[in-house]
Amino acid sequence: MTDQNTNIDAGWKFDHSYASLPELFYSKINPNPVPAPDLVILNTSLAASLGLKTEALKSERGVAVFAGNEMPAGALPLAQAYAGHQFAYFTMLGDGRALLIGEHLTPAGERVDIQLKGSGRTPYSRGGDGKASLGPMLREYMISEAMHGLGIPTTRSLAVVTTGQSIYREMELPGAILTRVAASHIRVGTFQYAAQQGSVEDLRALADYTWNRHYAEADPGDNRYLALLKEVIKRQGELIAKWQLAGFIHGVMNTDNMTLSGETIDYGPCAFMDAYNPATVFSSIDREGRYAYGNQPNIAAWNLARLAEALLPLLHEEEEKAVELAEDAIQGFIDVFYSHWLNGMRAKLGLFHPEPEDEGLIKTLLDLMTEHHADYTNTFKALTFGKLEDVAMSGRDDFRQWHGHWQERLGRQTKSAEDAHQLMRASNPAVIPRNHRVEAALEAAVERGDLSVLEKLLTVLRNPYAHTVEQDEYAAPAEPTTYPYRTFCGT
Ligand SMILES: Nc1ncnc2c1ncn2[C@@H]1O[C@H](COP(=O)(O)OP(=O)(O)OP(=O)(O)O)[C@@H](O)[C@H]1O
Ligand SMILES: [Mg+2]
Repeated sequence: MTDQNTNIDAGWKFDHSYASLPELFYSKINPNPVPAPDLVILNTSLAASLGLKTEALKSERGVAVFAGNEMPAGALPLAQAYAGHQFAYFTMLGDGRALLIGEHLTPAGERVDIQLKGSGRTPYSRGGDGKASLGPMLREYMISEAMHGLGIPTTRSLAVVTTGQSIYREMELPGAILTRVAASHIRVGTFQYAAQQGSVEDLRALADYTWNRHYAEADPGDNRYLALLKEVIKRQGELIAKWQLAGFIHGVMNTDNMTLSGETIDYGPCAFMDAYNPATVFSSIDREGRYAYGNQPNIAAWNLARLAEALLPLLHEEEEKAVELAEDAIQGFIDVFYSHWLNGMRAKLGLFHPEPEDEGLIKTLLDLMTEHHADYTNTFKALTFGKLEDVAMSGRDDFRQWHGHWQERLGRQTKSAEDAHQLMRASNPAVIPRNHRVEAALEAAVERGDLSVLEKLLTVLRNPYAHTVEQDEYAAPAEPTTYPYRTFCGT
């Protein structure tokens, strides 16, 4: 404790409303101390928006908090219980390698969860060691920050520290802890857990808590639990539309990885699609393509049906009526998703107002992209800047015909061509976290301790709609290889 900043207050304002829920929902436990915490990366802009002081966070005591070696006043570390359908099989889970240390109250008056991921064993660890390694934690940090830059609701990443301990997978890896910031960590699986393990009153307590925390501004109507289900459906419909529009593939959409807040969570095997193809899968364990790009909306609906099932006892006292209400609500998901997606696609094509032919126009373009293995992001970028030579199928008659129809459609708008261009610039990112760039940044950081590649990539990804010259360098997909890109669940 020689650091002169050790006593500076970082600005943490901890509270712990989650601990007001019945004890069934969590286990209070102390984090495992780690031998040699070292700060690898700190998200200074996020820290500022949380009202935290960078210098104090970087100090020895500040880093000790990120490592779980010291708890700020008001923190109450606990592991949250949850269940989940993993690849359609129901399992009891819970934070097996994470701890919610408390909820921080931001200067804007928001309440956010502060969670340490990779902080050691908990009562829910099953056979696992409770730990995480540097590569996957930095990967989560990068991709979640890229998602935020793209305007997609997500958990955020405040810091990554190494622990000074090795962890063992197929090889020895440096242990690390990610500090995650989330609107909450309540998952569809938390409700499944309540329905399976608790009484109706426990379930009601969780539903009331969730409503108050995330939907207090919404209209509860005469059935607050049905309203909760419908509000979650709305937020998830909008979220999944944003994933599809950005070409994001989550990779492990188990019900325990779907939040009630509508934020993206768990960046294990996720990746962004290069060439457009609805069948794209990156995760090495998703052999049947359950979580393929094109399946994500259906899977989200399936997961929400599991949420509805868990809520049945609260929806109506007569089961038959409850099922009817639930089914009716779930039916609404695809419509919510589709209208957000369609509006988003219109914006990507510079179209301000709907016309009946838009769906056909969009479908034809996507079909051409699939057929010609066109890069999803770069095709829209090329259309935005009128650089048709950059479109994979630019020489084809069917593409020229499509382009003619699109131009006619643009010409029928009352808005100017410049307005349409501006809309497209704001809707089509210049860069996404390309898999080869992410890998290169991780290799430099983990193998060589060089964070500069990652920092530079993050700068580019944080403002994807800026369309700077610098971003061009990051736009290219990887050269084709014999082996497809594969992701693995975070270790
Ligand atoms: N090394 C580990 N030790 C103990 N439990 C683990 C370990 N890795 C994963 N788990 C647990 O297995 C379950 C499924 O893991 P999954 O990869 O979905 O989550 P995660 O990436 O650890 O966390 P999160 O969903 O919070 O981002 C979770 O309950 C998780 O806590
Ligand atoms: Mg998970």
